[in-house]
Amino acid sequence: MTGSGPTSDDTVVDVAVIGTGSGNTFIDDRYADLRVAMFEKGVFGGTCLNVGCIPTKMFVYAAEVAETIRESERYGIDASVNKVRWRDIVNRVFGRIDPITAGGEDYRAHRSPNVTLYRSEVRFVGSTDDGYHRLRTESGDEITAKQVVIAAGSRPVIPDVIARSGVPFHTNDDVMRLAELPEHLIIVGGGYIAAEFAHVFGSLGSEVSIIGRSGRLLRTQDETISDRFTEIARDRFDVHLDAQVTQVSQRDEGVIAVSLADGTEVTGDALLVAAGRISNADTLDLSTIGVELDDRGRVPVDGYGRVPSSNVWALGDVSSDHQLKHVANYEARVVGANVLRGWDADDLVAFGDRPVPSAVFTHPQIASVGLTESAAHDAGLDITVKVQDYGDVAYGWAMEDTTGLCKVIADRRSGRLVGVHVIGPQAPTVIQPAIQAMTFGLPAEEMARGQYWIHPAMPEVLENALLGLDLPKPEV
Ligand SMILES: Cc1cc2nc3c(=O)[nH]c(=O)nc-3n(C[C@H](O)[C@H](O)[C@H](O)COP(=O)(O)OP(=O)(O)OC[C@H]3O[C@@H](n4cnc5c(N)ncnc54)[C@H](O)[C@@H]3O)c2cc1C
Ligand SMILES: NC(=O)c1ccc[n+]([C@@H]2O[C@H](COP(=O)([O-])OP(=O)(O)OC[C@H]3O[C@@H](n4cnc5c(N)ncnc54)[C@H](O)[C@@H]3O)[C@@H](O)[C@H]2O)c1
Repeated sequence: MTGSGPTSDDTVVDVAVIGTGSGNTFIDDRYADLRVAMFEKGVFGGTCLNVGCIPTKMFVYAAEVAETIRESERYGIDASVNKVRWRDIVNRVFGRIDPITAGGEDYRAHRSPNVTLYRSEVRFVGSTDDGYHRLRTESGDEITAKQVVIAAGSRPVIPDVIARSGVPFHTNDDVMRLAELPEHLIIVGGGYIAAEFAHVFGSLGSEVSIIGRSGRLLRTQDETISDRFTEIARDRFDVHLDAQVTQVSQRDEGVIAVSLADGTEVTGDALLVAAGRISNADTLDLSTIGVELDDRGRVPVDGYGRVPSSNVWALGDVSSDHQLKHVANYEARVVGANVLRGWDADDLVAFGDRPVPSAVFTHPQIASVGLTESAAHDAGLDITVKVQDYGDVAYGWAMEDTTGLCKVIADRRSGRLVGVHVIGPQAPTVIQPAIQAMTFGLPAEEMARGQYWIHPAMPEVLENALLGLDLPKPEV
């Protein structure tokens, strides 16, 4: 694309980027000759850096340390957690993150000559006759852009019964900056965020109650994993499943009471809502440029990141099937390359259909890629399945592990993996070779026998699971 170059008119730009999460990652030297407007209504850097992946995992690490100490007795070491200095943990996390955020913002605001950063909410207000798109910020700026990249992310869903109650609640946006560790945290939701924060707060000393709407925690995981995690969580936390919240109220001395349809009342001193996240697409007035949202309220995109309105693109949580940072960053790389090629170019880069892995950093850790067993059956595949316990391999013995497992699912016809699901220590690391094999089409048997597996490392659980599949075996 040819740039308009720096002009005196800041309000006409080549590219407008809405959102500075993954939206901030692709404006680099390739864009140096293009005039760019960037909009951020919240904290610069978006969800992952400020209120998502990064701080949660820093808290998770502290929680892991506490758990390791608590579990040390079975290895012949007597130790105990004497005190958790919550304020120090918060300060360690945000003492690291806040300067990165400030540095990133400063770079865009003061050290990127072709970029103008607007610290305000922006919306579409239609298009011009010559095909440019018009944007208006809450603070009153009007910008006209040749191309627009929507990277506006998602926000927490707040169930009506909680929103209407007037009772104070937290989300991932603020729960990591609480002044004090709650005595008893009630979590509404049974997915990723619930599982991770239950581990964090539980390990650091809070009582935790989890209230989930469905019958299993982490219900989108493979059934074996979800069942195992639900069992483990029930041992550790106060878990209410198939639960419907009917009322939320606050009593004297800060006691919050959550009533469930079956008559149960759950009380605590803090309430965390972790009931899913919804695309911010509905806040952008996309109808003014003729774009209807899809049936899940997301910005519709094709396989190249194009929104059905000329020269508008989208990436990340606002439009993606997956609310994951590695997906948002990858989509940003694709869209970043395509914007430069131009909307109608015949050499656009496609997102493609690489398998999408994910991990839940709870305790034990969980990682998965590809189809669940039931989805593989539903897809009509003829599959072979093997579940290998961590306790079957040497490193699992070393850890005295009793709950970890690795489940591999392969297509008998092609001999390729179609799904891998792991629960146990280091699960997100253990699974990575399987992600690579699935991405590059390596057959399961070749993967198992065609390479050395370091002995006695944890990935031997994956090696053994692969060898247990009912597939023709190589001789050696
Ligand atoms: C608690 C938590 C933990 C997570 N942990 C992980 C993890 O471990 N691994 C993982 O892969 N994923 C994780 N995720 C998901 C990951 O954070 C998201 O998938 C990713 O950050 C999405 O990036 P994005 O750029 O699409 O959106 P965001 O990072 O949310 O960026 C969108 C930005 O747009 C801004 N914006 C929105 N509308 C407007 C507007 N109209 N005008 C101006 N600005 C606007 C927002 O303020 C925001 O800063 C986690 C999420 C949460 C909530
Ligand atoms: N490690 C990671 O990669 C990571 C971590 C956190 C979040 N995320 C991303 O963020 C997304 C959002 O996380 P999340 O945990 O909020 O959503 P989620 O979709 O994972 O889970 C939401 C859960 O809340 C339950 N729920 C919904 N409404 C409810 C209600 N009224 N009462 C009780 N339960 C209710 C649902 O049944 C579901 O179990 C995730 O899907 C994931 O993509 C990723």
